[in-house]
Amino acid sequence: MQPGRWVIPTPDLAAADRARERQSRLTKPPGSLGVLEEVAVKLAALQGTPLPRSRPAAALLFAADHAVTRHGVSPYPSAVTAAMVENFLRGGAASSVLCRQLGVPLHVVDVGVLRPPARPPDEGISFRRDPVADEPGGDLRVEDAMSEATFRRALAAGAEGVDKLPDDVCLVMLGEMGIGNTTAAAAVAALLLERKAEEVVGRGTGVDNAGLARKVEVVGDAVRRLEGAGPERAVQSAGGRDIAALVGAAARAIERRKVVLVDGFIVSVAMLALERMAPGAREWMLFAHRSAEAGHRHVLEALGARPMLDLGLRLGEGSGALTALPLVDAACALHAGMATFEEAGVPDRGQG
Ligand SMILES: O=C(O)c1ccc[n+]([C@@H]2O[C@H](COP(=O)([O-])O)[C@@H](O)[C@H]2O)c1
Ligand SMILES: Cc1cc2nc[nH]c2cc1C
Repeated sequence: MQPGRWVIPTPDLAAADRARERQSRLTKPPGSLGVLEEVAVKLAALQGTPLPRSRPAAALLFAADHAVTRHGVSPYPSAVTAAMVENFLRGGAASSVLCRQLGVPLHVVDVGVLRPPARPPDEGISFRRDPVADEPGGDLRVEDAMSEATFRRALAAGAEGVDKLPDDVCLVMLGEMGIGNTTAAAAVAALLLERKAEEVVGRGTGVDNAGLARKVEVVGDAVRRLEGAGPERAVQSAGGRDIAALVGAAARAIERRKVVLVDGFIVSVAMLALERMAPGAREWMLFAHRSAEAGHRHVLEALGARPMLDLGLRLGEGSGALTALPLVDAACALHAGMATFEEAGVPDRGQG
């Protein structure tokens, strides 16, 4: 997959104007539904219709392990990644529960987990192990996280994840699972934002102070090794196959005019990398929440993003995006279903 060839569609400003005009006629003071109005107008521009929709939606999670865990950057062992993939497939993970509750299909793609799952998934959940999962991953502190060829195949694995969704899916929630990936994401963020390691490193799943200091050192070493890297090189050398797959998935979703509902810190770093590779991509993104992970605010700021929720979530696996989906549903339902002043016979402003 070739980043330089991605074509980012242009939002339809006329559809946005028509949606804005409809909002002004609905039975409420102008602007009183706040962000819900903005979401409806933005979706109208992206979908090219004054009556946008949030469904069918799908959750697409990419899972991979990270060699950088050898430096003690996570309190959990890498074996948790494979065990959590099993948990997704059996319906016991947070995102499995949210998908079930929301009537959203869950798709899990293994792009580098150390051990494949033993059993097939439960109903409503799909699993695929992409061949890129068998390619070697490097320790980003001292070597590239993946070769250039593996990077391209990880991008393609992400795109294929989107291509396997039903055509009518209009909203894709991207998520990830990978012990160690807050270190990888922090390294990519430090490179893209030209910030110090300590500004973008956070506690991830909950490292103690000593672990946090190790993360800062690891990310600092990676930044020194890779200083000046552009977005592609940053993801290839400091990210992981999960982060690269997220970039490829979002690029393909956007090419296919699907809206991307962005989860927490790791997904946002991948989206920042995509925006740097393909300017304008961020117009196709809705930002679900501000993660408790320390570096997220810098990444959101660089994307000019105002997330819908700030709930102290720091789980990943698409859980923040899934938590925000009912708000997007509400935005579309209100926009389409509310009566206008004229229809309801409610006097509008300035009508005596
Ligand atoms: O996305 C986030 O905001 C986020 C913040 C903290 C942790 N996570 C999740 O926790 C895992 C990585 O944490 P760590 O400490 O092993 O680097 C990975 O599976 C992520 O899904 C995710
Ligand atoms: C248990 C567990 C679940 C997760 N889900 C996403 N990242 C995770 C990390 C851990 C440790």
